[in-house]
Amino acid sequence: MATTSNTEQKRQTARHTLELPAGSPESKHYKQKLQREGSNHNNNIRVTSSQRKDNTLPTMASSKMIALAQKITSETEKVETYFKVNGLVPPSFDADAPGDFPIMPDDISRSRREVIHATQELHDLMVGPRESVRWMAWDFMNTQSLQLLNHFELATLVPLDGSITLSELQAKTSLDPINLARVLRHAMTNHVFQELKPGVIAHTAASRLLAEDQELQSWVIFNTEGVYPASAQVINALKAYPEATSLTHTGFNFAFNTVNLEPMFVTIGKDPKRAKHMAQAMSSLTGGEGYELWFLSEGCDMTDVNARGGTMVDVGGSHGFVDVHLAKVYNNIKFVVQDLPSTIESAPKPICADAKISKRISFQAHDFFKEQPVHGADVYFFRWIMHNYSTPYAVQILRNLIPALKPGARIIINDHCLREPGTENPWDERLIRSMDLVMLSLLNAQERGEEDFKQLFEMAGDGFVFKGVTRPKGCRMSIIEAVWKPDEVDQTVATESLSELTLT
Ligand SMILES: C[S@@+](CC[C@H](N)C(=O)[O-])C[C@H]1O[C@@H](n2cnc3c(N)ncnc32)[C@H](O)[C@@H]1O
Repeated sequence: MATTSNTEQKRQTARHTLELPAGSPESKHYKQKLQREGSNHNNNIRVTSSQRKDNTLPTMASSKMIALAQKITSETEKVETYFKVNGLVPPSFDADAPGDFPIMPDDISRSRREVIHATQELHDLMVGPRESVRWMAWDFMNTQSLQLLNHFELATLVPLDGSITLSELQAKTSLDPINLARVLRHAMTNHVFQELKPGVIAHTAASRLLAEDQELQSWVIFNTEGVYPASAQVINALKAYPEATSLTHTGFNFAFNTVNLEPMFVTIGKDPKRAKHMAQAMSSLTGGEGYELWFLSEGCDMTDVNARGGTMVDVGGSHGFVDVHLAKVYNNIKFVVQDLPSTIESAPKPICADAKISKRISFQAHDFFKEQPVHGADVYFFRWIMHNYSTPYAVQILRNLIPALKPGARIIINDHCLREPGTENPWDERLIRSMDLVMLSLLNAQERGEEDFKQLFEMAGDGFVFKGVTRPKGCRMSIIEAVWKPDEVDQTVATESLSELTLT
């Protein structure tokens, strides 16, 4: 209540800062009109000290906006200089511009991030709270135009060199002229395609990537045709099943008519095309900034496993691209990639052109909700798995390892690990929090913090000894590790306490 009355008080104060025409029946609208019309009428608008925090006149130096603008200039200059000094092609929207930023020294990467954060903040300040909220509610239209242009493969229909008229393009698609033009022109507001002159379409750097990068296309398909409809149904899922833990009561289930029938992975697994898109989407994400696999190999030392020619089981390992990477780093480790049958079947064969690598990687269909069939491995690895499950399921996945574990076996989880709100840099915070909502939409699942992971292992069984969390610098993901030490606990007691979980 106190908050409401404070808000009301502030609103009142704001209202009293305007000298409105006496007796005006439309004072609010008049006030807005005055604000829109600017200087001629501004004599009527008086900013009182109650609108200023510190009762002083605003100065250039104290203005948040100026400070942001100055930061943008100075940090952009550092990035620009780096590009010039190193003879690099500067960022642009041109079709032949590089699709990614180069790998840059830490200080220049930091400058780039500062510019990204400061421009976003300045943009939001300039747009203002009411307009921001108003148009935030339309953010999904970006998803829609991306969905449609990708689904109708418009990027591959526009020539990579040169241009095409709208009518020529229309002859190549099933879209009618109005819909074709409106989808393209919306996408252009995001620098996807450009209109060189009225009715003449050409690529930008972003649309060219959509034509050339198959994994990026799969990422767009998986998200715009899977996550997007699922997220629109979360409201219905939460109204019907507020506890939000079941794998068959999710937004995805509501969107694809599988409520109480099957989890998302089963639906996708039944359809080889969808399974392939999902695997490629995961691979695309893994190539994205802050998710690159070198962070994993640098942050997670497996020298000991390599020295004894040990085995790593990649549980839910998709097409095994993590294992290909690790097999290049460690020349002696053997890898078993486990996943659902359809994912295993759609994996490239051979998994790598280099026979020395591919011969150390084997594939096995395995459902991680059943007992682990590979006994005595050195490492059981879960990348992007635990965040797919609410606690009862995640605990069950860990418990299913127990019969296979040898003393000293390492259980390594590679996932986001949430930090205290507001302590991430803003770009990472936005992405990680968005991933958390994606997990809710698809699987009633969640991202977790360190304490949550610790508790998962504690609930899974007393033999799991939590080792902690490490996060390589510059990486969005963390490495969460436990070791199996059954000799340190009474297994009878530990196993007895395992029967309390129910999976719905
Ligand atoms: C989010 S993807 C992560 C893939 C891979 N670990 C990576 O890092 O990209 C989740 C994977 O779990 C697999 N999966 C889902 N349910 C499974 C189950 N019950 N048993 C085994 N794998 C499963 C999916 O097919 C998918 O490949």
